[in-house]
This record gives sequence, structure tokens and C-alpha cells, in this order.
Amino acid sequence: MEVINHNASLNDDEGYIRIDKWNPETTEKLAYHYKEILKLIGEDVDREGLLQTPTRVAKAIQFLTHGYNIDPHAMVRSAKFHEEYKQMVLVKDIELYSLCEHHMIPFYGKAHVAYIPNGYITGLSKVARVVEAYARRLQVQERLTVQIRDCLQETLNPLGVAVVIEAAHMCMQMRGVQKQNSVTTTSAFTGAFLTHNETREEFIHLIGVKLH
Ligand SMILES: Nc1nc2c(ncn2[C@@H]2O[C@H](COP(=O)(O)OP(=O)(O)OP(=O)(O)O)[C@@H](O)[C@H]2O)c(=O)[nH]1
Ligand SMILES: [Zn+2]
Repeated sequence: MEVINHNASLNDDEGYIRIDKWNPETTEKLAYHYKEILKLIGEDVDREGLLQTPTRVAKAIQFLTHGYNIDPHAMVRSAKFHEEYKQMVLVKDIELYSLCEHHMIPFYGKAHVAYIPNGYITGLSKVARVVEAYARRLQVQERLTVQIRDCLQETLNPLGVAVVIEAAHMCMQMRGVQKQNSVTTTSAFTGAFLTHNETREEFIHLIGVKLH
């Protein structure tokens, strides 16, 4: 797997982000460009309220894209435990905030993630951290859904993985087609969730989402 790491200094030993430690050089460069953007939209960059804005935005965008600095596979492997439990493990209603790669405008919603262990489980928080690691990048909802599924399948080799994401896209709400209430649902399955209708139905019933 390719590890994208633009800003290695943000990582601690376990590969988690330290959100208080921005790379000063990256922050300075981003701030320079955001200042130019402010000028281009007709703002007065010297007025009091905007003096710190380029630096604030520089830090904010690094937080919103900090998933590039996380290796989700390594993170799951760091908390992989042998266990003979063979029933579905479901973590539902994991809130997510991402940025659409077309407009860099937020999309936000919930992820529901399940897997059926095959000798190994992972820490429950790691499931939510995998969602976070892929959401905090420039994304499309479809790829985000598949990346979460593939990460768990590749690291735990479970009997199946199921991921459903429900999200609202602000690029469709506050601009463009301006549909305030539309919600997009995406799903991705492997193993028993594909081959066993009952397993998939149980998952869909438990998360309470209408997929068909
Ligand atoms: N499939 C998919 N499309 C997305 C996602 N986020 C945003 N989009 C869409 O990406 C498309 C980009 O289309 P373009 O026609 O190039 O962009 P645009 O002219 O700004 O389109 P409008 O939003 O319709 O004004 C739009 O239809 C967006 O709604 C996503 O997660 N998945
Ligand atoms: Zn968009």
C-alpha cells in the first residue's frame, strides 16, 4: 500500500495525528496563498478581523486533511487481537466530516461499519479511526466507502465487511443545484455480506437504513 505522507512531523509513534503540532513551514506557505486568495475575492487583508485569518485557515485545512498523514492499515494492525468470536461486530452512527474533492466543500453524515471476525478482532476505536483517516482527505463518498471496507478486509482478513455511509453534500446544498435535504447513501460489502442475504439483511436491519 502506498503511504501518503506529506507532513511526517505531524505523526506520533503510532501514526496518529498530533493536531497541535503543525509544520511551521507548511503553515506559512499555506497562509501566504490564502492571503492571496483573500485579495482575489476583494477583501482588505489588512483589516483587523482578517489579520490572523490566513494562518487560521492554513491550520484548519491541515486539520481537515490530516488523514493523509495516517496509515490506516498500520493503525489497525497495531491493535489486532486474536479472538475466536465469529458473530457480526457492528459500529454504527460513526459521525464523519469530509471535503468533496470537486469543490473542497464539506460533506458530512454517518458511517456504519460491520465485520465478521475470522480469528482476529481490532479495537473498536480503530474502526472509527479508519473512518476518520479516510474522511479527513479530499474525497468522493463512493471511494471513502470502499477504502474503509478494503482497509478492514486487508488487515483483519474477516469473513466479511460491510460499510454504509449516509451523507449530505454541502456543495449540493449551499451552491450548485441547492437541494437542502438530499442525502446520499453508499454501501460496500465483502465476503458473507455479499454471499449471504440473511447476513446482509441483518446488518441493514441493525443500522436502520433503507438501501432498497
Ligand atoms: N459521485 C460523487 N459526486 C460528487 C461527490 N461530491 C460532489 N459530487 C459531484 O461532483 C460533480 C462535479 O460536477 P461538475 O459538473 O464538474 O461540477 P459543477 O459544475 O460545480 O457541478 P454542480 O455542482 O452541478 O454545479 C457534481 O455533480 C457534484 O454534485 C461525491 O462524493 N460523489
Ligand atoms: Zn462538491
